[in-house]
Order: sequence, then C-alpha cells, then structure tokens
Amino acid sequence: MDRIRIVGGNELTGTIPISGAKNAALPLMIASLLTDDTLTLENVPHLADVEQLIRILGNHGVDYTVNGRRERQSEGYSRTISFSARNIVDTTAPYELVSKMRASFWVVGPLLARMGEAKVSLPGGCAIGTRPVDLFIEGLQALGADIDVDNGYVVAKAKNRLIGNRYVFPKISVGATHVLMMAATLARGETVLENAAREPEVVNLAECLNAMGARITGAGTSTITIEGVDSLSGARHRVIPDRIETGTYAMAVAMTGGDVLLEGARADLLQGALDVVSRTGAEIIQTNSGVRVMRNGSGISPVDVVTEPFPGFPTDLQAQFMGLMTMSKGKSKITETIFENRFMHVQELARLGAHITLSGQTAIVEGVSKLKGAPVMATDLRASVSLVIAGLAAEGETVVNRVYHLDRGFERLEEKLSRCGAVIERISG
Ligand SMILES: CC(=O)N[C@H]1[C@@H](OP(=O)(O)OP(=O)(O)OC[C@H]2O[C@@H](n3ccc(=O)[nH]c3=O)[C@H](O)[C@@H]2O)O[C@H](CO)[C@@H](O)[C@@H]1O
Ligand SMILES: C=C(OP(=O)(O)O)C(=O)O
Repeated sequence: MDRIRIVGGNELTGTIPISGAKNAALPLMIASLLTDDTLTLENVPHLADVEQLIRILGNHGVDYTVNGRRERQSEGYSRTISFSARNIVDTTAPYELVSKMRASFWVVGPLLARMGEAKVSLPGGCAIGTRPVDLFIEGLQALGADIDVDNGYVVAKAKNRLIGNRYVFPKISVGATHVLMMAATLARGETVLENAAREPEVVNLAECLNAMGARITGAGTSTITIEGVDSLSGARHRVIPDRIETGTYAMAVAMTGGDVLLEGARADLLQGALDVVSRTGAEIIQTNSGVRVMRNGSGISPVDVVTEPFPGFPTDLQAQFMGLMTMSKGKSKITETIFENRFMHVQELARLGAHITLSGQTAIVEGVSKLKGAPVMATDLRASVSLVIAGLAAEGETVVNRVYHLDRGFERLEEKLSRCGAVIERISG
C-alpha cells in the first residue's frame, strides 16, 4: 500500500495547476447514459474515482476514448474523454462496482429515465456518515417510478416513462439533485425541484444537459425547472476547476506561508471558503490566470466555521481547515452540520501535536505554536489531505499511510506540491 512521506517546514512558492473537479466530472460522465450519441468531456481529472466510474459505465455498455484514443493515458493533468452509450447492454450496477464509490449509485436516474428500469446496489463512498438514499427513492417515486429495495439493491421501474412532477427535497442533497435533474430531462412534462442543491457542480451538469438538448432553468438556485424532452443528443462540455482542490491548496499556503498561483482556479466557485482563509491572515486575489494565495510570516488568526450547503463553507474543506487551525494563535470552533461522522482526522492530527476536543458536532481547536511530524493514517479522502497539509507545516518527518483515499480525489498531489518547494514523495508498496 502506497504511503506519502513529507519533511515539513518549507514555504510553498510557485504555481499549482488546478485540475477538473472530481465531483463535477462524475455526474457529467453519468449523464452520458442519457443519450445514444457521444458526450465529450474536457478537463476530466486523472483520479481513481474517474477510473472506477469508467469501469462501471463500461459494465452498462458505455464505450470511451481518451484524447481520441482507446487506451487510458496517465500523462498531463487533464484529459478529454468521449463517452458513447449507443447500446445499454445491462441496467444492473452490481455491488462489487458500486460499493467502492458513492457517486456510482447515481446511474440509477439516467438508466431509469432512458431504459425504464435500473437495478443498482446501495452505494459506498467515504465513511463519513450513514449516507442514506431515501431522497433519491422518494424523488424518483414522485416522478412515477416503482421502487423496491431488495437484497441490498434499489430496483426501480418506470415502464411507461417517468412523469414530471413537483418534488420538494426535505433536506438539501447534491447527489439526489443531480439524479432527479437527469431523470427529469427525459420525463413526460414539467418537473419542479424545490430546495435543490445550489452547488457549482449542479450548474455544470445542468449546462451540459442543456447542451445535449435538455430544457433546464434555475440550476444554481433552490428551484430547478425541467421541461422533459423525448431524447437527448451528444455534446461537448468542459468540467469546471476543482473548488475543493483549490481550497485545499489555499489552506496549505495559508499554513506554510509563501506565494502560490492556483492556475485555472475560479474564486467565484468557493468565495465563502476563500473569505474564511483570508480572515486567517492570507491574502487572496483572483488574477487572469487563476487564484493567487500569499501569506508572509505573520501568525494564523483563529476563525470559527460551520459547514453548510453551497454557498456556505463546504464540508469537503472542513478537515483541511481544521489542519490550518491547529497552528492558529488562539481557539477556533469548527462545526460539521452535513455528515455526522466527519471528524476522523481529529485523532490523527493529534499525533502531530494538535490540541482538539470534540463536543458533539463541534471541534474546539486550540492552536499550538508548532506541530511535530509523526506516522499518521488517512481515514477518508479529505481527512487524508488535511494530514498532508499539517505535515507540510510540521517539524520533521510525517508519513501518511493509506494513500489510496487521496488518490480518489487529488491528481498528482506530490508532484504539484514538490514543484512549489515541499519535500514530499510517494513510497510505493
Ligand atoms: C461525489 C460527490 O459529489 N460527493 C459530494 C456530495 O456527496 P452526496 O451527494 O453524497 O451528499 P449529499 O448532499 O447527498 O448529502 C447531504 C446530506 O444529506 C443526507 N442525505 C442524502 C441523500 C439522501 O437520500 N438522504 C440523506 O439523508 C446525507 O446523509 C448528508 O447528511 O455532496 C457532499 C455534500 O456537499 C460532499 O461532501 C461530497 O463530496
Ligand atoms: C465525500 C466525498 O466523496 P464521496 O461523496 O464520493 O464519498 C468527497 O469528495 O469529499
């Protein structure tokens, strides 16, 4: 199992190219199931989750080419991948494939809308909470689907096409918004989704679906209206830059000090989070080529945060922000409201000397003047990168074990950071 070894203490200076967003690329890839034409996606990151979804889509009969070729490539940061779901050969997504990744469950929407049936294993993904699928089931039922949950599978049928309806999400869900929006594109009549997720990834998906011939308005607001059409065509569409990767590196620079251009990043995709990082003492500016983050020797100011759906502070940056706060000049409160078990990084950060106490869904972080390197274990995707950030600022050597979590969501992390002066390497095996 690969590990990452870091020798902390260096400032970060240089340029980090920001990759296409994992959480935008995955639903966009799944949208290829909605058409028998070719969907070409630009700026797809090279990540374990993308590779896994290619396998899952392949099981349904989706063919693909990468930069115009059949084989997968590993060079370069972004790839153009064309997906062609001309013939759906199987409407079952088996446990062995779906259990590895939460987003793979989302195939349920397009398969049901296009084929009238889908049998999809209950999903896996980061172990950060119970993560039920009740909203997907309830929402698809509102569109007329018959749904049973049987032997760990969601079995959905809509023999006479889905029917548009109004559905009010009782709780905001990014994944259920993606799925109902995709399903409603091929439903008969109009669907109105209320209390929908407003995340940039939802907007990116809606724009792609509209380029494919869908009729969606309101994405990015809490009410999305979808006028169903008979079929969708192919399109060419670009994956937005990864706002979580952007925020992660911004927090790394805020912690180590230095001056880094996050090339290709868009501040508008995470303004709330960047404002928080500025309040800790970093300077952040949007330039023509990306987002520039600077911090000189001044101390890190403590800031309280509460995670919220977009445009609030993202839960996917909570662990990284906690890493930053471990070295602040005071006490900060970090409250997690999205997932009930997303504090597994706390005990690992403590190995580096962090002072954190938990009280329900709130972590109280007492900043310390220095962290000291130690062996630590990655427990989930964003928790792992919080340990990397802390390791970059800690004195001496930190070894992060179970790096496969990181590989799900951070493209060439060691390469990007070492080019900015960090001492970081992957130890294979
Ligand atoms: C691949 C991807 O894009 N993953 C992101 C997506 O996950 P994901 O789409 O799984 O997250 P949701 O927005 O659905 O989850 C939000 C909350 O709703 C709950 N819920 C969700 C569905 C449901 O049927 N019932 C229910 O109770 C969840 O348990 C959670 O407490 O949004 C999360 C919240 O921004 C991010 O942390 C994940 O990185
Ligand atoms: C939690 C995440 O991913 P997933 O929803 O796939 O588990 C994440 O991207 O931080």
